[in-house]
Amino acid sequence: MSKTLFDKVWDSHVIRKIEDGPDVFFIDRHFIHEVTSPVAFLGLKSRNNSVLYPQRTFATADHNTPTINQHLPVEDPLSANQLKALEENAAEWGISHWGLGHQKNGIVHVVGPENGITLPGATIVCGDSHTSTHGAFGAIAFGIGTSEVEMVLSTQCIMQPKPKKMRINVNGALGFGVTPKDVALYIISKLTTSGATGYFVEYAGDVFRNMTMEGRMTVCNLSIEMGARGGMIAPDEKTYEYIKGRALTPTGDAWDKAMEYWQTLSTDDDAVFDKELNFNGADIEPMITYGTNPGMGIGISNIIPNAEDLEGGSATYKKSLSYMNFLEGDSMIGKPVDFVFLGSCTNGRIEDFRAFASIVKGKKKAQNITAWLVPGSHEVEAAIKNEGILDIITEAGFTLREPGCSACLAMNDDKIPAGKLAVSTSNRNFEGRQGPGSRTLLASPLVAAATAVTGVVTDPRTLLEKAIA
Ligand SMILES: CC(C)[C@H](C(=O)O)[C@@H](O)C(=O)O
Ligand code: SF4
Repeated sequence: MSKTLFDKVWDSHVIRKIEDGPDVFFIDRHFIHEVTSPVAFLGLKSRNNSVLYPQRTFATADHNTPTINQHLPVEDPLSANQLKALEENAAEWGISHWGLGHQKNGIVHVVGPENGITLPGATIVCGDSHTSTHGAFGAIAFGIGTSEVEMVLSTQCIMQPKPKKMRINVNGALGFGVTPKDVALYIISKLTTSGATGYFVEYAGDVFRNMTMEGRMTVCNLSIEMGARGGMIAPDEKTYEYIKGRALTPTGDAWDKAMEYWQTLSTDDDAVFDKELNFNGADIEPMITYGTNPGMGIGISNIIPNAEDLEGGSATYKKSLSYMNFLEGDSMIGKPVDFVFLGSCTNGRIEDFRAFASIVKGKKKAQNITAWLVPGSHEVEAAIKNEGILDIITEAGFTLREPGCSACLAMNDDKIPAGKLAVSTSNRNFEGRQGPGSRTLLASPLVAAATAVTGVVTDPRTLLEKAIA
């Protein structure tokens, strides 16, 4: 029978089918971080269970970590406790732990792929919704709750009903200045934040084939923001090229054997999806959000839609605009901005810093902008230095912080103050997401860079054209 990529990976990991119930599903790789694992370990202990496969479990600290002075003790007591619990639990159970200051430390969804832990055809979970990122490699990867974290620790399995399957095809060429982030924000703006609820998405078409692995990770990362359980892209030469030679990637015969399997991982021609959507890459502009969910996005040259032009929910729509202090019909371009955040598991990779640098090179940071540039990991930080990007951004008046989730969510010291407007390359713009009362515009690293040098929301194409002319 014909199978989708998703079916192939899923079916090969089901170790027991429960009649009219969920599948018992084997997990190859389990990532843990300081927010959702401490309670799971407490549960494990209270039930006198142990960690079944410590070697399949990987711990990194990211959410509660400061992004300056990481060599000093963490001041916030709550954060310090979470970090300590992660370290102690990892030590107690023999789990590899990349804590604060460790050379391999960084955001869980950045360090997993960087170290060859994320592989095609694998099943990967973490107590974190953006685990969908790892689907970029042709893995089935999704976020789980704390009780499931405990279940995976003790059994390496979880019970899951098989989601429905959706394929999103984007073909055609992307326009100048249009990045993977824009493709994802465009799709979410079309589907809304619940448009893929109950589905696991496969992204297909030239636009994704032509993307780098970093770009594919950005897209898969945002799958969760349209309600999907996860998103994935079939592996290809780019995938193998990316993973080859990384710390935990198989080598020698194991690599050859793995390659044999990986090369079977694509959707059969006549396989059927529960839902299939098609978009044209040429229709996509650099995107920006104007509201308080990631689906409230528009092409940057557009105006904020009128409530009556949208289907349903006008009360919440108006509430959202009033929180943002915006009006229907407002243009996004030219809005004065206070903060620019480049980072997160969506856009904290080397390619994102290259894009940012391509715009700020030879210019100066605008006076009214506070910019937080936060690499997703020490590996990204090192590449920024080695490639000369640090020199470019320093020359333009920016500083580089140390790795972590930072201003993506208000769980550490990097909080956007109340009322302030931030252009952010992260993935969520909910009320207070970046700090109580903060206001967030989600956009690509190019839009963030253009805004950082002009001080107002700016279409990066205007600066890129000038740079090229
Ligand atoms: C803290 C964690 C559980 C959370 C998530 O699940 O996504 C965070 O990473 C986020 O981005 O909101
Ligand atoms: S960077 Fe943001 S989205 Fe990613 S794991 Fe951290 S808090 Fe969650």
